[in-house]
Amino acid sequence: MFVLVNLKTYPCDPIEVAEAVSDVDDRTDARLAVAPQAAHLERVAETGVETWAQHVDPIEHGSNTGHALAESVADAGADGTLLNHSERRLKLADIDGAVRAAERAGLETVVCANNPAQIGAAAALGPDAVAVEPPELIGTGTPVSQADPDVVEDAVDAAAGVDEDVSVLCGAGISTGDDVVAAGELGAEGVLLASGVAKADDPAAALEDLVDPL
Ligand SMILES: O=C[C@H](O)COP(=O)(O)O
Repeated sequence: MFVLVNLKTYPCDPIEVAEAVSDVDDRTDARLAVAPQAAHLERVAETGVETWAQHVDPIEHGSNTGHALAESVADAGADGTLLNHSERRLKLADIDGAVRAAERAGLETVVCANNPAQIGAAAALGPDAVAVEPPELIGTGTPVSQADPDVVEDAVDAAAGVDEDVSVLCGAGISTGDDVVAAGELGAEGVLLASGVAKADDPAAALEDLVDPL
C-alpha cells in the first residue's frame, strides 16, 4: 500500500513529520511519502523521505508569476505531485496541462477527484494514479472506507474501465491502520491522508499505527 501524507497548511513541523515518516518507512513494506507546502519541499526532501508537491501549474518556463513550475518542484527534490486536490481544484484543461507538465519534469502524478464519475475522467488524462475523496468526509476522522465504501469500489471500477494502468488511492478521514486495511480490501492501492498525522499530538505514533497491520 502507498500511504501519502498531505501536510496541507497545518501548523505542524514538516521536518519532524518527514523524519518520522522516513523512520517508519525503514521498518515497513508499505510505501510512504509526504506532501509538504511548496516552501518546505527542499528541506523535507533533504531528510531522504519520498517527497510530493501538493500542486503544480500547467505552465512552462516563462512569464508566469506566482505559479508552481513542475521543473522547479522537481529541482527542489519532489518525486511526485498531487493535482486537483479538493482544496486546489483545477479546470479539466488545466488538470490535463498539469499532468503533462509533471510528466515533462519527471514527476509522478496523483489526480484527485470527488466521486467515481470524476475518477473516470481523471484516469482518461493518463496520470500514474487517481485519488477519490468525498469532500464532505475530509478532515472529519470518519474514514471513507467505512462511511462510503461503495465510492471506493466504484472508483476502482471506473478507473479500471478507462485505463487499468492507473492505480487508485482513496482518502478522507483515514487515520488508523484498520482504515488503511479496509481501503485495500475495497481495491485501493493506497491512501491519501492528512489530519490523522499532521494534526496528531505524536505524528510518529500515528504513523506507526497506520502501517502496523500492513
Ligand atoms: O489530502 C488529504 C485529504 O484531503 C484527506 O484529509 P484528511 O485525512 O484530513 O481527511
